[in-house]
Formats: sequence, structure tokens, C-alpha cells
Amino acid sequence: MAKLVVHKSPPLRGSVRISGSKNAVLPILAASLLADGKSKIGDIPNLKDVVIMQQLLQHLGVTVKWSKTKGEIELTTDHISEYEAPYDLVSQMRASFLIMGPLLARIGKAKIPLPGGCAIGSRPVDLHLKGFSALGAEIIQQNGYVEAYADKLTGTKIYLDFPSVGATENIMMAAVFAEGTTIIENAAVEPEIVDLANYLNKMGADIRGAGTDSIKINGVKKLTGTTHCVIPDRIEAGTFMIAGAITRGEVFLENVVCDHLKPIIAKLKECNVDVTETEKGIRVYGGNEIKAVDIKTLPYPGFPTDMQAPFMSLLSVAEGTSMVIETVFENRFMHVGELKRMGAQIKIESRSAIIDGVKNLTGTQVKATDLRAGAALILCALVADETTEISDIYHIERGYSEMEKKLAALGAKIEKVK
Ligand SMILES: CC(=O)N[C@H]1[C@@H](OP(=O)(O)OP(=O)(O)OC[C@H]2O[C@@H](n3ccc(=O)[nH]c3=O)[C@H](O)[C@@H]2O)O[C@H](CO)[C@@H](O)[C@@H]1O
Ligand SMILES: C=C(OP(=O)(O)O)C(=O)O
Repeated sequence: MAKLVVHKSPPLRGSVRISGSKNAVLPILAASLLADGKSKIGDIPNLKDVVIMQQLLQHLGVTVKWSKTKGEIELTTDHISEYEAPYDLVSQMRASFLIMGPLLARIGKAKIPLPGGCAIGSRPVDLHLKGFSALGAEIIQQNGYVEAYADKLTGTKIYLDFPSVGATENIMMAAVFAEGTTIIENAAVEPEIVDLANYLNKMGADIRGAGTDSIKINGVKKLTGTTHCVIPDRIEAGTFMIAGAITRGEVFLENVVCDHLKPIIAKLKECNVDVTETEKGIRVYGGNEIKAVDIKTLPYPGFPTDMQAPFMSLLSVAEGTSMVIETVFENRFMHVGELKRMGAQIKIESRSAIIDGVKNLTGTQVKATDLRAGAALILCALVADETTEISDIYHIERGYSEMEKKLAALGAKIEKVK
């Protein structure tokens, strides 16, 4: 099995281009199931999760051509031949469940394995299903699968008990052909929701209010393939900002939307990191002493749960005591045990982690327990004395495009070994 071997690195210097967003591209690829004709999606990140979504779409009858050199995927979705998703694909990636809304809307039926829990918590889909039912679908849950059937969907008002990103996306896609108007209230407002709505509208949908907590979808008869470019990955951007800061380096990020990074930039500045926003990107200078800060994860525009683990790496070597409260997922502290093996001083009390910053971390053998936990380990490894070996890096490859190459280009001593 492949591992990442990371040695203590000099301050990172140089420019890095941020890839297209994982959490935007996956729903967008699922949404292509709704259209007749061809779609071309640009700035596709080279991720394992995109490979899984490609296989899933191919299984459903979609022709997918992925040019990795151009970073483009071309999809022909004239004919959907299958409505059941195989367990071996869905179980690898939660975003697979996002094909349910489009299948229901386009062919009136879908059968998908329940995604179940994962390393970061239980991750239910009850809000997705509540939305489909409200639109008129019959939902059957048996033998670990969810089946949804509808001869016709009808627009209605749907209130989400929590502004779930996945539920907002799935219901928005299910509702595009529903008769009349659907209103999703207490909808998620993440930038990835706006990107999905923009793509759907380019294909002919009539969606208003994406990016606010009330999204209105007027049903249309048909969508047609289009071209679209995925927004930059705000979590990859945040991770590289921390890589610059933690190594006391100076890194310039290209292809970012500064607005999407507000909570991350604010917290980095509070830590005493210099962050300058320019028209071309963001410059991060980590030469000052890093100060402890408190963080609470929240839906956008709050501090993103996906940045919690990487930020904890920075706080592990900050001056003073920080507190991190995880409110979105109930079990997203799996990285703590591994960071402690490297010498971090962290105590967990229920949903809070209390971090006493230390001067030095020490490299050892550690395991990436999930995607962002893996990123957190790389960040600590860059400044740890001695060498760190990170195993289970398939988690990292799910969501970071060529991370070790991008870091090495900035001067990091990191290599992937078999
Ligand atoms: C609010 C939030 O930060 N969402 C993140 C979440 O989206 P993702 O779509 O995976 O998760 P949700 O936004 O749906 O979940 C947020 C919360 O809602 C609960 N829930 C969700 C659906 C449901 O049907 N029932 C239910 O109770 C979840 O248990 C969780 O506590 O992970 C993505 C990938 O890391 C991130 O990009 C999203 O920013
Ligand atoms: C947890 C994440 O992704 P997923 O929802 O695909 O597990 C993530 O992007 O940090």
C-alpha cells in the first residue's frame, strides 16, 4: 500500500494553483443526469471521488470522456438505462447518494444503497428523503437500500430541520421538473449550492435564491447539456494557506474566490498569520509567531467543518491554548489520536477539543483515518522533527488533487512511496 513519507521541511515558498472543488464537482456530475445531450465540465480535479462518480454514471448509461490533461469531462446523457446503483461504488463515496434526486426527476425511479455512517459520524439522509416524499415520491427502505418512485412530482414548500448541504442539493435536483413551484426553506447556503444552481440554470432550469436560505425552483419541462467550469476548492485553498503558515513560509494561491474563504482568512489573521487578498489570488505569510484561537464549526458562512482537522494542526504548534468545537458532525475528532502520537497536546471533552500548543512535534508512523484527518497529518509532518510515514493515503487522494506534487513544488520534503 502506498504511503507518504514526509521530512521536516523548510518554509514553503512559491505559487500554487488551487484545483476545482471536490464538493462542487460531484453534485454537478450527478446533475448532468437531468439533461438531454452533451455537457462539458471544466476544471475537473484529479480525484479518486471523481473516478467513482464517473464509474457510477457509466453504470447508469452515461457516456463519460475525461481528459485529465485538459481537466475536462464530457458527458452524453441522452439515455439513462439503469436506475439501481451498485453497493461497491456507493459505499466508497457518500456523494453517490446525490444521484437519487436526478434519477427520480428524470426517469421516476431510483434504488440506491443507504450510505450509512463513516469515520466522521452517522451521516443520515432522512432530510433528503423527507424532501422527496414531500414532492410526491414513494420511499421504500429495505435491505439496506432506499427506493424512490414517482410517476409525477409536484412542487411544494419543504422546510429543512438543518441546512443540510446534501439534502438541499438532492431536493433542488429532484424538483427541477416538478409541476409548479418548490420552495426549500432553511436551505444550505454553501458556495457549492450556488455552483450547482448555476449549472442547472445554464441547462434550462429555473432556480432562484441559491445562496440564500430560501430557494425557489419553478418546474421546467426539459434540460439540455451545457458547458460549465467548477468553482475553486475552498478547502484545498485553506489547507495550502495553513501549509504556508505552519512552515513559516510565504505562499501565493492562484484560482481562489476570496469571498468563499472569509471564515478561514479571519481565523488565520486572528492567529497572527499575514493574509493579503489580491485580484490574482491570496498571499499567505507565516513569519510571525502563531497565536492560539478558538474555533466553532458551523454551516457556511461559519467556519467549515472540513477545515477543522487541518486548522487543528496549526493550533497544535501555536502559542497558548485553543478550543475547537465541532458542531456539524458528532465524531470528527479521529485525527486527534494520530496528532497526539506526534506529540500534540490535545484533550477531547464531548464535542470540544482543547489544544495546548507545543514547540515541537515528532514524526512517527501515523494513519489517515479520513480525508481531512490525512491533510492534518501532512501539515504536522511538514514541521515535525524526524520523519513521518502516513498510511491509508487513499483517503487523501479522494479529495486532494496531487497534493504531494503541489507541496513538493513549494519546497516540501514529501514523497509517495509504494
Ligand atoms: C453543513 C456542512 O458543513 N455540511 C458539510 C457536509 O455536507 P453533507 O452534505 O455531507 O452533510 P450535511 O450538510 O447534509 O450534514 C450536516 C448535518 O446535518 C445532518 N443531516 C444531514 C442530512 C440528513 O438527511 N439528516 C441529517 O441529520 C448531518 O448528520 C450533519 O450533522 O460535508 C461536506 C463534505 O465534507 C461539506 O462540504 C459540507 O459543507
Ligand atoms: C467529509 C468530506 O467529504 P465526504 O462528504 O465526501 O465524506 C470532506 O470533503 O471533507
